[in-house]
Amino acid sequence: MPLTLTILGAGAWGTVLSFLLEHNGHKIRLWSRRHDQSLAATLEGCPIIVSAVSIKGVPALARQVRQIGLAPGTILVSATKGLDGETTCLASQIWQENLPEHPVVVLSGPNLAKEIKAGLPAATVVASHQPDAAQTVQQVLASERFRVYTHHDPLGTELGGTLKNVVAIAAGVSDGLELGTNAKSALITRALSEFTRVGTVLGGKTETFFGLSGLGDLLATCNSPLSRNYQVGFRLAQGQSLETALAEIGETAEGVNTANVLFDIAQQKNISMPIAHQVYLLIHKKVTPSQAVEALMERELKPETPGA
Ligand SMILES: NC(=O)c1ccc[n+]([C@@H]2O[C@H](COP(=O)([O-])OP(=O)(O)OC[C@H]3O[C@@H](n4cnc5c(N)ncnc54)[C@H](O)[C@@H]3O)[C@@H](O)[C@H]2O)c1
Ligand SMILES: O=P(O)(O)OC[C@H](O)CO
Repeated sequence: MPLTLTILGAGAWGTVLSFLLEHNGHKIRLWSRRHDQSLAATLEGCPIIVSAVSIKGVPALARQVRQIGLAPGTILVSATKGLDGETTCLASQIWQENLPEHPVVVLSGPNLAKEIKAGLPAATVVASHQPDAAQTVQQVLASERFRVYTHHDPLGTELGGTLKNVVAIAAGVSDGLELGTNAKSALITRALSEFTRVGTVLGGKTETFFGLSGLGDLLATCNSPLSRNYQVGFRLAQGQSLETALAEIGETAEGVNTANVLFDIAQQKNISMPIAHQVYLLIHKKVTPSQAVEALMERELKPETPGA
């Protein structure tokens, strides 16, 4: 049955999600902070609200939506891949705190917006503690060009999509320095162990990090120049400053902020995150790209324990 749905955030991802939903026959109200639109009017009567704003916009927007109030049963879908700098919370946690009576569904997967916009096939995950809500979103969003899987681990699903952005910066550096396929393969594999380690401490399930929203998104983002986070790393390796790289990319690269928040989390919880640590040092100009590679290669020798 065709529905009227709201998408909050008219950036690259919000726009492509609206194409996918319109393709399925739904009517979309696309809200942007830049347009003179009433948020209350945009939300009214919509059974599903999709948030695709950058993490820095989520806390204030979630408070606004709480003040307006939603009809009982309205589902909130969070498509943001980031960690809040102030609270270290994921976007879905911020939404759930503000909308405790409403089902929250996480949407995450290997989903480069430009490929999906071009009509290329892709798959994603919708995860929630409320399986009915995840199934509803699956039915509404799935099509012959966008395959949607449900999942029961929203925290792990969202963490996979968030943590891989930091690794994508490192992968961009690896390609920018022309370190070759062996180096990038080692980087991606060790990074998967690293983010499984922090992800499980934060509450995600180990197996989730080996699925579409973990390994799947890691492979997509680390291997595509379409990824803004990969582009950040690639440009840093070519000698651009972070400020110039971000300005020229012009869209959100969540990995920069995530590297900062992860650094705090790793310190607080005493988790070893050597790759994320080098990304943190690099974006703070404490090491050069080559020094970051050297530091990773010269770490103390140890046995390999995949996934740990
Ligand atoms: N582009 C992709 O391929 C893709 C795919 C999956 C997930 N995501 C995630 O979706 C989110 C949005 O990414 P995007 O690609 O659309 O980025 P974008 O830079 O194109 O758009 C960002 C959106 O967030 C809004 N925004 C930014 N700061 C805000 C603030 N302070 N208050 C309110 N709104 C604010 C902007 O107005 C815009 O609508 C990110 O978390 C990203 O990781 C992106
Ligand atoms: O362009 P990026 O680096 O934000 O990546 C976009 C999506 O998260 C890929 O799944």
